[in-house]
Amino acid sequence: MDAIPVPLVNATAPAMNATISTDEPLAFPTNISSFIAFLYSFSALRDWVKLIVVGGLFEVAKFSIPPGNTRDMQITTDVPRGNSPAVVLEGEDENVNEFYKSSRKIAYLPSVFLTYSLWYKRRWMTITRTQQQAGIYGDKENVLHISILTELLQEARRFYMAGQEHNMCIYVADSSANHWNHVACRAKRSMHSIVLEPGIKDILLEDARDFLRGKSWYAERGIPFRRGYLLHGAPGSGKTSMIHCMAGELGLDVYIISLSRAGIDDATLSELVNGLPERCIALMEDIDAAFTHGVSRGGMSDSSEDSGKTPSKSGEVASTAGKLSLSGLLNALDGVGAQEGRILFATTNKYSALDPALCRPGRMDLHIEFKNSSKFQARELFERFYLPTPVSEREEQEKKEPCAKEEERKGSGNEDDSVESHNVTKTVFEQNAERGLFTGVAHTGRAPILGPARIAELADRFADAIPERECSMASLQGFLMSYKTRPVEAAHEAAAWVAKERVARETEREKEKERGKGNKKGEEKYDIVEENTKDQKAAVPHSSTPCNCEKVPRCRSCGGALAEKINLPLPPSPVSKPASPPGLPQELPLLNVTNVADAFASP
Ligand SMILES: Nc1ncnc2c1ncn2[C@@H]1O[C@H](COP(=O)(O)OP(=O)(O)OP(=O)(O)O)[C@@H](O)[C@H]1O
Repeated sequence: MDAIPVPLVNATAPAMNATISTDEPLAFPTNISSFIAFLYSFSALRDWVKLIVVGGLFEVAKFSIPPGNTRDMQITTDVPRGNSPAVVLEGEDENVNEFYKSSRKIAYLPSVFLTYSLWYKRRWMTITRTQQQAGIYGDKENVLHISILTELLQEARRFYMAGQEHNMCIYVADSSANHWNHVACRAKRSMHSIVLEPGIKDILLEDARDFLRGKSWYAERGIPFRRGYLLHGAPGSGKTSMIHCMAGELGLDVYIISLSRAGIDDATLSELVNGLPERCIALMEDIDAAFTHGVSRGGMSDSSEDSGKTPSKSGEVASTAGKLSLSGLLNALDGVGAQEGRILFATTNKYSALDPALCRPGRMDLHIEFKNSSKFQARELFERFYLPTPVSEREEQEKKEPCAKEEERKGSGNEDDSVESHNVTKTVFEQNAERGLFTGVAHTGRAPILGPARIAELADRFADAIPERECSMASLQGFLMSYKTRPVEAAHEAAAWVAKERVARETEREKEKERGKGNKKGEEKYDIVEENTKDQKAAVPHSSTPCNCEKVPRCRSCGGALAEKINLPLPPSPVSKPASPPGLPQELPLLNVTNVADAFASP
């Protein structure tokens, strides 16, 4: 057969120009083998063929070889709030530090009806999310089909938790529906920033840690795995701040339940408590607020009075639809649905108004009294507020001004500069304040350079001026804030400030008397003022409120001598509480932190 001449290949053609000879015309192959040999003579084509074969094999292997150790798992989520189904990884991650274990979930949300393919740690996986009609009401159910690696989720959780290590998150009950809304994540507050009598913080923290470690201890004894702390005492003494610090230290999120919230009733509360995650802090602030007229087991609630209902034989007040009753609260706290592993913190300024049933161990295991500031606390607060200038900065300053040594500045020098610069600011401020442009204190100027010894000296002077247990910590903080960069002035002015506060308090007392005279039901009205202060209190920031150190209603910074004023019964003595939590052997003493702290504090 004659060879059919083929056209010469262009030597400059990009793909096949490397080894093709142009000397002799190539004969076209007449059979398959010679055709292959013919093609194979093109070296670049050889490389292409290899590439296609290897790629093909790889693709086939990908679909035919199941990845080792991979399990198919189906995770179903309910129709989510805000349409965000969360994939929940069951069980704890053992690699997470005990105190950073948390109830936070990992949410993974692929698009609907798309299949995602990915390699993870040399393993192949696919994820598909579908939506199915479920239930007679046509609710949509999200289904995730995951060729899963548990490790991936665990690693994702570790990654997430590492990011959250310095934060704590706050959830509040949704005002319309009975579920929890995430409101914010905040940087953890350092325990160091809370100033209490020696020992109190340690006892509280150690007790909570011990509780969290003791799941099996509770299970073995059949005791509900819950712990309750009741923080009571003067307003602005650090109860809420302490709880936030505890949450940070324990790595737990805070779930705030406002019992005075409009619309909260027994059923809602029960649902909210049941919806708490396993490891969390539930916070009920101003727990007395829900029971303004002292609902008790032996008495009648307002609602029952209104509706003419009588207490049951057991003394429990029947739950009234649409309202929260004491029995509803107690049931929510220790009913079967009440979440295991949760820590309850309740706060109140009216300890005496609480029903003993609510305070008993098992519900509120530790009662801790927060008092107005002691001299010790005032000194500590001052020292933590005005930190000494770092050594390096002091040295640098001394190099620049060799004569301006710290000792030489005492009583003059930098001190005077500081006062002067602030006087200028104050003058400008005062001028504007007179024109009604703003109120408060503006901060400008640089803090003086002071070492630890000088700060300690000023702190002593400040503490000397603060009377024992008369001012709230919040009011002291407010005072120091107005001297933010002027520690020397703060120490010098403290005594005058206290005197001024006493006068203001006296004036307020006179006014109250006048109001009382004009109102036959003075005491009753007084009571209502306090009872309604939940919202009013929230509207009055601590730092901007004058101290009026001695318990004035509406003054958030002050302790409440209201108990005396409205002749409430004296707070139940801690020793009158049951001696041991139910189920615990009687010989286990109930720890009374107030007493322990007093013991610590006494010289
Ligand atoms: N013991 C304290 N140590 C440090 N700061 C404190 C202390 N007590 C109060 N403060 C400061 O005062 C402010 C108010 O404190 P906090 O809200 O914790 O008081 P509270 O006892 O919960 O008040 P209330 O009973 O009115 O809710 C916070 O800014 C806090 O920093």
